Amino acid sequence: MNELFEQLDFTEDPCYEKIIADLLERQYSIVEDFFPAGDVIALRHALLDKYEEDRFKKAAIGNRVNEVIEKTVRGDFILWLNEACANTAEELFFSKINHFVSYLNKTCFLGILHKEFHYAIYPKGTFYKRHLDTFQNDDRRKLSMVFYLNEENWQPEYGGELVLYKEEHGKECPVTIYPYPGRMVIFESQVLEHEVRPVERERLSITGWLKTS
Ligand SMILES: O=C(O)CCC(=O)C(=O)O
Ligand SMILES: [Fe+2]
Repeated sequence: MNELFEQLDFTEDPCYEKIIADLLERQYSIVEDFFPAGDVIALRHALLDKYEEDRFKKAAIGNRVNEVIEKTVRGDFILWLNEACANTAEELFFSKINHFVSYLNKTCFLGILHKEFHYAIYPKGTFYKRHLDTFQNDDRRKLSMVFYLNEENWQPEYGGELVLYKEEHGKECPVTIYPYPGRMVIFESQVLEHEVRPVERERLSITGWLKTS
Protein backbone atom coordinates (compact mmCIF):
# COMPACT_ATOMS: atom_id res chain seq x y z
CA MET A 1 0.00 0.00 0.00
CA ASN A 2 2.83 2.39 0.86
CA GLU A 3 4.40 1.67 -2.49
CA LEU A 4 1.17 2.59 -4.22
CA PHE A 5 1.05 5.94 -2.41
CA GLU A 6 4.64 6.66 -3.38
CA GLN A 7 3.81 6.07 -7.01
CA LEU A 8 0.77 8.33 -6.81
CA ASP A 9 2.91 11.04 -5.18
CA PHE A 10 5.42 11.00 -7.98
CA THR A 11 5.25 13.78 -10.54
CA GLU A 12 7.43 13.65 -13.59
CA ASP A 13 9.85 16.58 -13.85
CA PRO A 14 10.67 17.48 -17.48
CA CYS A 15 13.98 19.17 -16.57
CA TYR A 16 15.22 16.16 -14.58
CA GLU A 17 13.97 13.78 -17.29
CA LYS A 18 16.02 15.70 -19.87
CA ILE A 19 19.14 15.43 -17.66
CA ILE A 20 18.64 11.67 -17.27
CA ALA A 21 18.07 11.17 -21.01
CA ASP A 22 21.20 13.23 -21.83
CA LEU A 23 23.32 11.29 -19.33
CA LEU A 24 22.20 7.98 -20.80
CA GLU A 25 22.81 9.14 -24.34
CA ARG A 26 26.07 11.13 -24.08
CA GLN A 27 27.34 11.00 -20.45
CA TYR A 28 26.72 14.71 -19.80
CA SER A 29 23.97 17.30 -19.66
CA ILE A 30 23.89 21.10 -19.55
CA VAL A 31 21.03 22.99 -17.92
CA GLU A 32 20.64 26.76 -18.09
CA ASP A 33 18.98 28.24 -15.01
CA PHE A 34 19.00 25.14 -12.82
CA PHE A 35 18.60 27.77 -10.07
CA PRO A 36 16.63 31.02 -10.50
CA ALA A 37 18.84 34.08 -11.19
CA GLY A 38 18.22 35.43 -7.66
CA ASP A 39 19.58 32.24 -6.07
CA VAL A 40 22.69 32.40 -8.27
CA ILE A 41 23.34 35.97 -7.10
CA ALA A 42 22.81 34.98 -3.44
CA LEU A 43 25.23 32.05 -3.81
CA ARG A 44 27.78 34.30 -5.53
CA HIS A 45 27.59 36.74 -2.60
CA ALA A 46 27.89 33.89 -0.10
CA LEU A 47 30.99 32.65 -1.91
CA LEU A 48 32.60 36.11 -2.10
CA ASP A 49 31.85 36.87 1.59
CA LYS A 50 33.57 33.65 2.67
CA TYR A 51 36.48 34.28 0.32
CA GLU A 52 36.97 37.72 1.83
CA GLU A 53 36.92 36.15 5.29
CA ASP A 54 39.92 34.12 4.10
CA ARG A 55 38.18 30.78 4.54
CA PHE A 56 39.24 29.26 1.20
CA LYS A 57 42.30 27.09 0.80
CA LYS A 58 44.45 26.17 -2.13
CA ALA A 59 42.87 23.15 -3.84
CA ALA A 60 44.83 19.91 -3.77
CA ILE A 61 44.84 16.87 -6.00
CA GLY A 62 44.01 13.42 -4.63
CA ASN A 63 41.37 12.91 -1.97
CA ARG A 64 41.28 14.09 1.63
CA VAL A 65 43.57 11.30 2.90
CA ASN A 66 45.98 11.54 0.04
CA GLU A 67 46.23 15.15 -1.08
CA VAL A 68 49.02 17.08 -2.71
CA ILE A 69 49.03 20.74 -3.73
CA GLU A 70 50.24 20.97 -7.29
CA LYS A 71 50.02 24.39 -8.93
CA THR A 72 50.97 22.98 -12.33
CA VAL A 73 47.80 20.84 -12.25
CA ARG A 74 45.21 23.16 -10.70
CA GLY A 75 45.26 26.73 -9.40
CA ASP A 76 41.85 27.17 -7.81
CA PHE A 77 40.94 27.89 -4.18
CA ILE A 78 38.10 25.96 -2.56
CA LEU A 79 35.83 25.86 0.48
CA TRP A 80 33.65 22.81 1.26
CA LEU A 81 29.95 23.55 1.88
CA ASN A 82 28.50 22.28 5.12
CA GLU A 83 24.79 21.42 4.92
CA ALA A 84 24.50 21.37 8.72
CA CYS A 85 25.33 25.08 9.01
CA ALA A 86 24.08 26.38 5.70
CA ASN A 87 23.06 30.02 5.23
CA THR A 88 19.79 30.89 3.43
CA ALA A 89 21.29 30.67 -0.07
CA GLU A 90 22.99 27.36 0.72
CA GLU A 91 19.77 25.96 2.21
CA LEU A 92 18.00 26.65 -1.08
CA PHE A 93 20.91 25.04 -2.89
CA PHE A 94 20.78 21.85 -0.80
CA SER A 95 17.01 21.59 -0.89
CA LYS A 96 17.07 21.59 -4.70
CA ILE A 97 19.98 19.12 -4.78
CA ASN A 98 18.21 16.79 -2.32
CA HIS A 99 15.07 16.91 -4.44
CA PHE A 100 17.11 16.06 -7.54
CA VAL A 101 18.95 13.20 -5.79
CA SER A 102 15.72 11.66 -4.54
CA TYR A 103 14.29 11.91 -8.07
CA LEU A 104 17.38 10.17 -9.47
CA ASN A 105 17.16 7.44 -6.85
CA LYS A 106 13.46 6.88 -7.55
CA THR A 107 13.77 6.80 -11.31
CA CYS A 108 17.26 5.49 -12.09
CA PHE A 109 18.10 3.16 -9.17
CA LEU A 110 21.45 4.93 -8.93
CA GLY A 111 21.66 4.49 -5.17
CA ILE A 112 23.16 7.91 -4.44
CA LEU A 113 23.77 7.98 -0.69
CA HIS A 114 26.22 10.84 -0.27
CA LYS A 115 27.09 14.15 -1.78
CA GLU A 116 29.90 16.68 -1.40
CA PHE A 117 30.13 20.21 -2.75
CA HIS A 118 32.72 22.96 -2.61
CA TYR A 119 32.87 26.58 -3.70
CA ALA A 120 35.71 27.29 -6.11
CA ILE A 121 37.50 30.45 -7.19
CA TYR A 122 39.94 30.37 -10.09
CA PRO A 123 42.03 33.57 -9.93
CA LYS A 124 43.22 35.13 -13.21
CA GLY A 125 45.81 32.93 -14.93
CA THR A 126 44.76 29.67 -13.24
CA PHE A 127 43.37 26.46 -14.75
CA TYR A 128 42.76 22.80 -13.95
CA LYS A 129 44.58 20.42 -16.27
CA ARG A 130 42.84 17.46 -17.90
CA HIS A 131 41.76 14.90 -15.30
CA LEU A 132 39.14 12.37 -14.22
CA ASP A 133 37.13 13.09 -11.02
CA THR A 134 37.86 9.72 -9.44
CA PHE A 135 40.85 8.79 -7.36
CA GLN A 136 43.02 5.71 -7.50
CA ASN A 137 41.89 4.67 -4.03
CA ASP A 138 38.26 5.84 -4.28
CA ASP A 139 35.70 5.31 -7.03
CA ARG A 140 32.55 6.36 -5.17
CA ARG A 141 32.03 9.53 -7.19
CA LYS A 142 29.40 8.74 -9.83
CA LEU A 143 28.16 12.11 -11.06
CA SER A 144 30.06 15.41 -11.14
CA MET A 145 28.06 18.66 -11.02
CA VAL A 146 29.29 22.20 -11.63
CA PHE A 147 27.25 25.37 -11.08
CA TYR A 148 28.65 28.64 -12.42
CA LEU A 149 28.27 31.74 -10.28
CA ASN A 150 29.99 34.32 -12.50
CA GLU A 151 28.61 37.80 -13.20
CA GLU A 152 25.98 38.22 -15.92
CA ASN A 153 28.45 39.80 -18.33
CA TRP A 154 30.88 36.85 -18.54
CA GLN A 155 32.49 36.98 -22.01
CA PRO A 156 34.01 34.12 -24.07
CA GLU A 157 37.36 35.96 -24.14
CA TYR A 158 37.59 35.58 -20.35
CA GLY A 159 38.38 31.89 -21.00
CA GLY A 160 37.74 29.39 -18.23
CA GLU A 161 35.91 26.98 -20.51
CA LEU A 162 35.16 23.53 -19.19
CA VAL A 163 36.24 21.08 -21.89
CA LEU A 164 34.77 17.58 -21.71
CA TYR A 165 36.75 14.99 -23.66
CA LYS A 166 34.06 12.79 -25.18
CA GLU A 167 34.98 9.77 -27.18
CA GLU A 168 32.84 8.84 -30.16
CA HIS A 169 33.57 5.76 -32.26
CA GLY A 170 37.16 5.71 -31.01
CA LYS A 171 37.67 9.40 -31.87
CA GLU A 172 38.13 12.18 -29.34
CA CYS A 173 35.46 14.89 -29.60
CA PRO A 174 36.02 17.75 -27.12
CA VAL A 175 32.94 19.65 -25.94
CA THR A 176 33.61 23.26 -24.90
CA ILE A 177 31.32 24.78 -22.27
CA TYR A 178 31.52 28.43 -21.15
CA PRO A 179 30.95 29.14 -17.44
CA TYR A 180 27.90 31.38 -17.87
CA PRO A 181 26.03 32.24 -14.67
CA GLY A 182 23.13 29.94 -13.82
CA ARG A 183 24.48 27.18 -16.02
CA MET A 184 24.80 23.70 -14.52
CA VAL A 185 26.86 20.90 -16.05
CA ILE A 186 26.50 17.30 -14.88
CA PHE A 187 28.59 14.42 -16.17
CA GLU A 188 29.68 10.88 -15.41
CA SER A 189 32.66 11.18 -13.04
CA GLN A 190 34.26 7.89 -13.97
CA VAL A 191 33.98 8.26 -17.73
CA LEU A 192 34.62 11.81 -18.90
CA GLU A 193 38.07 13.36 -18.66
CA HIS A 194 37.86 17.16 -18.60
CA GLU A 195 39.81 20.35 -17.98
CA VAL A 196 39.28 23.98 -17.06
CA ARG A 197 41.05 26.24 -19.57
CA PRO A 198 43.06 29.20 -18.20
CA VAL A 199 40.95 32.12 -17.00
CA GLU A 200 41.47 35.81 -17.73
CA ARG A 201 39.12 36.87 -14.93
CA GLU A 202 38.27 35.46 -11.54
CA ARG A 203 35.94 32.50 -12.18
CA LEU A 204 33.36 31.44 -9.55
CA SER A 205 31.53 28.14 -9.15
CA ILE A 206 30.24 25.37 -6.94
CA THR A 207 31.47 21.90 -7.85
CA GLY A 208 30.28 18.67 -6.32
CA TRP A 209 29.81 14.97 -6.57
CA LEU A 210 26.99 12.49 -6.03
CA LYS A 211 28.38 9.31 -4.51
CA THR A 212 27.21 5.77 -3.96
CA SER A 213 28.75 5.29 -0.51
O1 LIG B 1 34.80 24.24 -12.77
C1 LIG B 1 34.67 23.42 -13.66
O2 LIG B 1 34.16 23.69 -14.76
C2 LIG B 1 35.17 22.00 -13.42
C3 LIG B 1 35.95 21.83 -12.15
C4 LIG B 1 36.55 20.45 -12.00
O3 LIG B 1 36.79 19.77 -12.96
C5 LIG B 1 36.83 19.89 -10.66
O4 LIG B 1 36.78 20.63 -9.66
O5 LIG B 1 37.11 18.68 -10.58
FE1 LIG C 1 36.98 17.75 -12.39
